[in-house]
Amino acid sequence: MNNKTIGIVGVGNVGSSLAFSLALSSLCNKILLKDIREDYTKAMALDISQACKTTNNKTKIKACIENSEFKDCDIVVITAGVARKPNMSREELLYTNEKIINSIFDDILENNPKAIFLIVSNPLDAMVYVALKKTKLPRNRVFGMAGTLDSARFKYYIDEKIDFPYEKIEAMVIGAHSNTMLPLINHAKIDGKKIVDILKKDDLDYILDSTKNGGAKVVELLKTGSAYFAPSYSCFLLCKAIIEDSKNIFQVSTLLIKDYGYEDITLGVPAIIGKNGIEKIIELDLSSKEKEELEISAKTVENSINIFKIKKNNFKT
Ligand SMILES: NC(=O)C1=CN([C@@H]2O[C@H](COP(=O)(O)OP(=O)(O)OC[C@H]3O[C@@H](n4cnc5c(N)ncnc54)[C@H](O)[C@@H]3O)[C@@H](O)[C@H]2O)C=CC1
Ligand SMILES: O=C([O-])CC(=O)C(=O)O
Repeated sequence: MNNKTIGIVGVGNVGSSLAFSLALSSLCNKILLKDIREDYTKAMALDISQACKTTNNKTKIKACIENSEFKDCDIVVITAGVARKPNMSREELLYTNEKIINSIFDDILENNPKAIFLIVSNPLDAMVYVALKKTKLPRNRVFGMAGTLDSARFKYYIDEKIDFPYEKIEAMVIGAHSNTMLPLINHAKIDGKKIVDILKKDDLDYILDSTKNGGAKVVELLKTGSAYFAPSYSCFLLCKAIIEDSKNIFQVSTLLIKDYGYEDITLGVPAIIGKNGIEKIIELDLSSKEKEELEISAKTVENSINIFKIKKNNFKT
């Protein structure tokens, strides 16, 4: 096993499922857990540690009560915050989760000087922006998980509409992690063939609509919170890509600095992920219609970011 430490702040549904996947995979040597619910966090650490012993797995899982215990992480995944309930948008979590993200960095930044920070809390793109401004770290070390999840949902809904055996679906979602996200339907392929040439318009519309509302569908059924297995496994894959320096492509929410023609805004785009976090942002060749849709998506994030800028006037660079 390697000598890597992964910290998770927020050990609720997403955080604890991530800890469980990480522990059983032996991807890292140590997992540090931190949450305001202290006994709950201790319970998670115990339960997951005991799950490891069913397979003689050596991963150490520790509940950190003092800030000083949560230290020297290679990766910190932040899943702390409030999750939405039925009939809420992710944007409604903005004020509450912004305060939580800022206070977490007050507690953990100093003791984790080399960490790559993976943000999960919603509204995702705005929270990545908050984290970047708070930490003042370069964009390769602070980015957000959502596109991997949205792209998996896109593939799921494409699969629902295919009634022939196939080997591989390629499908990608970019833009904001909101209902203005942009599933790139014209780029999606089944066994190398474009789905727009295979499926009927009604099916394509269904796939687009279901993908954009993929998170809301789970919220509506769960009633008490939001999805966590697909989100946590998407985080797991990003951690794995960083630790193994895979240089594979994932869609992540990152700060755009002239990329795609945007400046100082966080949005989901494809990127190469490796040991330094984001190694390179990939510029896709988008049609003019896709660019228009990306602009609508960017406006959602811009509205959230502007609320902070007006409210606090503290994001001047
Ligand atoms: N980016 C994405 O694709 C996804 C984002 N999410 C978001 O992730 C967040 C977490 O979701 P769940 O795990 O389902 O929620 P949850 O409610 O199960 O867990 C949240 C945890 O954060 C903890 N917490 C709150 N304030 C804290 C603080 N200051 N320090 C440490 N811990 C704190 C809570 O005690 C709780 O254990 C939500 O904001 C949700 O919207 C969820 C799924 C996908
Ligand atoms: O829907 C939510 O609020 C949680 C989330 O971001 C997702 O599952 O995509």
